[in-house]
Amino acid sequence: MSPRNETLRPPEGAAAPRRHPDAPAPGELLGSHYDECFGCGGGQDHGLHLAARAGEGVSVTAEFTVKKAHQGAPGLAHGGVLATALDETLGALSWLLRTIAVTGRLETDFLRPVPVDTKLYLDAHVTGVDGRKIYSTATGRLGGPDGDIAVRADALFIEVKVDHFIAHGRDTEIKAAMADPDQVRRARAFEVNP
Ligand SMILES: CCCCC/C=C\C/C=C\C/C=C\C/C=C\CCCC(=O)SCCNC(=O)CCNC(=O)[C@H](O)C(C)(C)COP(=O)(O)OP(=O)(O)OC[C@H]1O[C@@H](n2cnc3c(N)ncnc32)[C@H](O)[C@@H]1OP(=O)(O)O
Repeated sequence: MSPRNETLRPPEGAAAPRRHPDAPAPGELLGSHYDECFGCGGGQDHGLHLAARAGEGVSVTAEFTVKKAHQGAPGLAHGGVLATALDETLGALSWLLRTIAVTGRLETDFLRPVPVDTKLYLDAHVTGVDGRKIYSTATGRLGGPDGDIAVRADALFIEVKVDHFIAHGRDTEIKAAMADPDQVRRARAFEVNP
């Protein structure tokens, strides 16, 4: 499916997505990049606890079950929560590129309502890379990985260094993250590129 918004289409001359040689194997669970992350962290009671797996090429799949805490209308998921699930799935592509990147643009289409207790089957892949700009797209389906599309998004992520978080994050959380050897290991994994 090609992007609906021209600004989210990789420009002429953009590089094809390239899977990093040390990327996790297809099928491997990627784990959380930060325990306090609202999208994937185990330490957030009302977070999405989204679990992503490496796919083939530069792609990931993920599952997320809508909880009562995620409602916008009675019994239905909040659109912002669904956009977060797409954003998080797209963000997980960083593990395949071994590049840290933050969301610059995210355009979301909401095609069907998503009831509480629904499991959303997400997938995402990179469509092109132009310098620090990473173009990607994602869908969320109902009923199974081949089910009807409920939500989809096109995105532009921008590559940053770990310093981005150190410069902009609140001191308390940055200090705690840097004192956690497991967190430092996760961040370091992104700093070595071939
Ligand atoms: C010690 C703790 C470490 C913790 C981290 C550890 C591990 C992390 C590892 C992996 C992560 C794994 C999974 C992640 C999963 C999910 C994450 C969810 C993602 C998010 O939830 S993340 C939060 C929301 N996100 C932001 O918080 C961004 C705020 N923002 C900024 O921080 C700046 O805005 C920035 C850095 C984006 C750019 O700033 P900058 O100064 O570096 O660069 P600049 O502005 O020059 O842009 C360079 C080129 O991108 C183009 N460009 C930029 N923005 C654009 C836009 N919006 N639309 C169209 N084009 C855009 C320019 O036009 C230019 O293009 P050109 O080169 O062609 O001129």
